[in-house]
Amino acid sequence: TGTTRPQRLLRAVQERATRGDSESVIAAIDHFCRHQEWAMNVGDEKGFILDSVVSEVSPQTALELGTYCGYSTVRIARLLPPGGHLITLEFNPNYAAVARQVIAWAGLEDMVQVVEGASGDWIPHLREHFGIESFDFVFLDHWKELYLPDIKLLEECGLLRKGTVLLADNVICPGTPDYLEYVRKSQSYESHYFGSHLEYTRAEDGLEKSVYLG
Ligand SMILES: O=C(NCCO)c1cc(-c2ccc(F)cc2)cc(O)c1O
Ligand SMILES: [Mg+2]
Repeated sequence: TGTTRPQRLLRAVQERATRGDSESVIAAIDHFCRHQEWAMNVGDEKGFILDSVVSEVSPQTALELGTYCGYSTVRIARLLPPGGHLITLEFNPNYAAVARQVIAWAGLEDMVQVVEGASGDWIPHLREHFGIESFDFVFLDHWKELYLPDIKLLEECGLLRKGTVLLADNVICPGTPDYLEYVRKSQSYESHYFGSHLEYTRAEDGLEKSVYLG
């Protein structure tokens, strides 16, 4: 028994970061993952690419699939424009519980809604439940085999609009081959690959940015 890795990551945030200072929360998690225990956050190198895409889109409505401990949630939420809001879906209740506390420590709880449950169950209900018309930005970082079914579901539910930007983590490692083939071949997407490395390692990985064309 004892603590879980997400709980140890949260303790590192509470011991090393300043409440309300999102930069110090990000730095504390990166320090923990480099010097204590590897964890599957998007990390600092891919996180820099995430930051640049979020800043470019400046989304009023953003969706994250796969919260884990809230590291990328904090990276995205800290860059939202005034009035911007981020919904993040997490299947694992233990991850969600830690993420809520990490997000609160960063002082970003007013811009973020952590929703527990399966993405496939929740996506059809986001409009009615949260009054969302469509998303300006979607970050995919959950189970890799769900990337493709979930964007098809987002399309079917009318939650993507002309210009919606999708950004997908781990398209090389662990890899999302069916998703990559789909967005790169489909006439409905304009895709670009950002080469990088698996968080906190030298292994190859990258992010795929895909703009929905309608
Ligand atoms: O499964 C992942 N996410 C959804 C669950 O919350 C995930 C896994 C890995 C990873 C793990 C084990 C390894 F050996 C290599 C990569 C990395 C990531 O960035 C991820 O997002
Ligand atoms: Mg990932």
